[in-house]
Amino acid sequence: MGAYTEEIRKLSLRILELISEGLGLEKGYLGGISQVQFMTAGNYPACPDPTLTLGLLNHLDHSLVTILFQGNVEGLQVLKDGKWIGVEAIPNAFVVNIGTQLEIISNGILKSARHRVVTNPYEARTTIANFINPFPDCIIEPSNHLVNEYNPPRFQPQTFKDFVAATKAFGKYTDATQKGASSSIN
Ligand SMILES: O=C(O)CCC(=O)C(=O)O
Ligand SMILES: [Fe+2]
Repeated sequence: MGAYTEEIRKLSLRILELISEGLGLEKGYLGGISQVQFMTAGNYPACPDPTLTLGLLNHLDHSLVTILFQGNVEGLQVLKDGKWIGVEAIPNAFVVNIGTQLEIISNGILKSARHRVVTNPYEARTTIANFINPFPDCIIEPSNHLVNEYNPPRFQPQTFKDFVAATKAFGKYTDATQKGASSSIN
């Protein structure tokens, strides 16, 4: 598990480095605010009638970036043009999700996709999600480099913890989902 955590951290930071460059920012820009690594394991038992329950309510990840290992049982769906679309479970592949903090920093150039998990009638599903987050007190706002008179800031500066508290990604269930271990990257 330690090696997996380390490798996923390196992969996440490399992806953020490339995204920084893609946005025209310094290579280390996003790496500098990638301060906390948070990992969760999801276990979704088979449900004979998937119309009765969801595996996970629809939400936006409030990370910078999320790397999800979803094994080979399908269940993840992403909202596009008002329709839920299944994300194919490709063996040994990761799903990379843009989190809301990256949407804010990029001033909306990058979009965080709303997603949910449906249950599978036949098979249980186990997933591992790795979130790269800022420190709770880090102020997240659109990068100065991406804001000008033609592109005014589309988001107000806010600490990460205030954003999380105000957003309630999982409605009344949010607090229960926030309990867990996280480790500092630097
Ligand atoms: O387990 C999954 O497929 C998705 C998990 C997820 O979206 C999350 O933990 O934020
Ligand atoms: Fe998620």
